[in-house]
Amino acid sequence: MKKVVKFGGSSLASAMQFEKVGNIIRADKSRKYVVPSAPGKRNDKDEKVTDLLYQCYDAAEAGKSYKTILEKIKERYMEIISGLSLNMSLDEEFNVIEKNFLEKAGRDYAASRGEYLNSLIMAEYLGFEFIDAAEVIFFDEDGNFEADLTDQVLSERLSKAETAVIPGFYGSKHDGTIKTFSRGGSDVTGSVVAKAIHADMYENWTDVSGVLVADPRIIKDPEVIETITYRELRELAYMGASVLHEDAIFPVRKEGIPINIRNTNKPEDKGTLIVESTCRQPRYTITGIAGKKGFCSINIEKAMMNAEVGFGRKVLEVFEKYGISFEHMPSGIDTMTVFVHQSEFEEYEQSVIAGIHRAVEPDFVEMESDLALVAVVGRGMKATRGTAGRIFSALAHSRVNVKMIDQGSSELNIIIGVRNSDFEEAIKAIYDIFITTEV
Ligand SMILES: Nc1ncnc2c1ncn2[C@@H]1O[C@H](COP(=O)(O)OP(=O)(O)O)[C@@H](O)[C@H]1O
Ligand SMILES: N[C@@H](CC(=O)OP(=O)(O)O)C(=O)O
Repeated sequence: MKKVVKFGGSSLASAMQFEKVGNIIRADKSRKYVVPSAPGKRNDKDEKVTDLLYQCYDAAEAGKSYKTILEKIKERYMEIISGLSLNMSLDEEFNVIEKNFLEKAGRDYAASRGEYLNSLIMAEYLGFEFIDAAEVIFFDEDGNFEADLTDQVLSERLSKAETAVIPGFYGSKHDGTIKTFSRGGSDVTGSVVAKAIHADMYENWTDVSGVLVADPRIIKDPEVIETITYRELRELAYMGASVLHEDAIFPVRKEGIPINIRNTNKPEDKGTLIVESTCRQPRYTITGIAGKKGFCSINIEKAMMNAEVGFGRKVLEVFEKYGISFEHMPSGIDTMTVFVHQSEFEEYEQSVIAGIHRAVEPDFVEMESDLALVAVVGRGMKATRGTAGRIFSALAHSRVNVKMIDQGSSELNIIIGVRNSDFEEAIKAIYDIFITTEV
């Protein structure tokens, strides 16, 4: 039995957290390969080391004083080392980092040092081998992750290591420069390592007891989802449930390796199991709710639009010309509505509208901004009648005005458009009707 265990920043924010992590790893001999993140926040007001590293690099690059920030970063690691009573020093490492900062090794290099240093400490603490991610995780010249090459090199390298610590978040390009995944990318490293060793399980340890039915910043103490499919999770992750990086799903899914989201502060909790498919009936009709604010809708009306071949394509081509991706596109007989990210759209608003007029000569174009999208996701919805009806009556009851509904053809999700200002209320209403009051 082989497990890959990834620990997020909050799980490694202090010496005390490291001790919890040590206990978790020692409690199960199959936890052989460890992927640490950089130290995260110790409390709400604290800063993540990754953010401090970005700040430090930006200051050094702009020729400003960066020493105070670098000292702050050093202190974070010193506190962990002394708290664990380890006999090691990172002084030499910090000299190299500072020198490279000044020689402009790059912003990604700077950010990656958070995981690099934390992994050196973790390897020392556990007595595991340290394997630098720069030697086993690769990106091409354009910065795209090279999955096949990485898999080949990583599996060969790990076959020679009984136990190992591999820093999360970064790898290298062929010229040796460091490249990171996007923020939260240690989840991706964990997944890639799990694939390479054909792990039986990828455990992703964080500060919540699994994937929650809704964002805990909106719903107090939401229920934990026991089992969720990759597809359901992808829908939720895309719509803002931020517990796992979106790209972390693909490598393990290909190999059929389940992911177990666990809580470092409550290791006795079973967490959430993420699987390809399951015959387990979900506890509730819906599996989860997620959403995002900051959308804009463009409603286009034209009599007999439905008979005009290529109408939709011509409209979408206008958005494409300005590099704007569309999120949803519900349509009626004489209307179609395109939902886009407000931040992407604002700059080109007038050009897009003019383009639509030229392309399809509509009768009417109307826009609305400050909208939010809420996704209600669940494999159980297909088999249950009246789900949409329950959602709308709950929203009406809470006086939330529904601007749009879009049911995906897979019947795995229902997307609802509401005003930004109604976003939290909408999520609460849906949570209440399906979770609090469902038995
Ligand atoms: N549906 C959800 N389920 C669980 N956590 C969620 C959800 N939506 C948002 N979150 C947030 O995601 C956080 C965990 O992700 P992250 O901060 O990346 O952790 P880590 O530092 O361990 O990688 C939780 O603390 C929680 O606030
Ligand atoms: N430290 C990086 C990568 C990462 O995955 O961190 P975490 O596991 O704390 O989300 C970041 O902050 O983006």
